Amino acid sequence: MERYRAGDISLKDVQTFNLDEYCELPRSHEQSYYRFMQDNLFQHVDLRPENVHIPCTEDCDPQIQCDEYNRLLNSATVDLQLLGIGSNGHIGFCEPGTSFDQETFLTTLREETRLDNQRFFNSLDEVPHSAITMGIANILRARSILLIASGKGKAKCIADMVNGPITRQVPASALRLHEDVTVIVDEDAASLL
Ligand SMILES: N[C@@H]1[C@@H](O)[C@H](O)[C@@H](COP(=O)(O)O)O[C@@H]1O
Repeated sequence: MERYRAGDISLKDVQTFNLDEYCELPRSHEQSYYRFMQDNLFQHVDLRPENVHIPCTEDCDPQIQCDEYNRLLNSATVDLQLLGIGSNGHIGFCEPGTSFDQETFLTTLREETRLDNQRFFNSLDEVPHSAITMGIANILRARSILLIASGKGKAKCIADMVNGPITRQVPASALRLHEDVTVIVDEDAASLL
């Protein structure tokens, strides 16, 4: 942001694709990723609205949205895919068991994911049960991937991702099939490596 504010860089020719979006929340909800992106990035920079892509889960047929989002994604080249990791090893909202060939899809959130994300809501009841997410196949097509994790709660999944078997039970382990992945962890998240 400092370089943007100084006028050194412009985002007017950048396209963005969000990784995932909750179902069951309107875009105006403060925990929708749409709202998060607007509040924290889009409204502060010169990105053109037509270059911003976020799965739509409001008042629409999820399957049609998945297909449309997937088509858009496949028509672009993603230079940098930014990821976090769920404590159960998910990436995006691709939960354990997701095929590495999976493309954009409507996913059901695991209970542990809903519990992890409960901290952003008033109660567990308010946490959505489903989401539209890029699939692992979409994620692996990016030219470079950057994964960021912090805190003790991520120590096991980071160790599983790096040193465990490459298995659909640990979706993040699929990243070892990609040739350009950077992982940034704090000491707590790295503590089981
Ligand atoms: N859908 C997101 C994931 O994409 C993200 O990886 C995870 C961890 O996020 P954080 O790094 O904030 O704990 O949270 C959610 O489940």
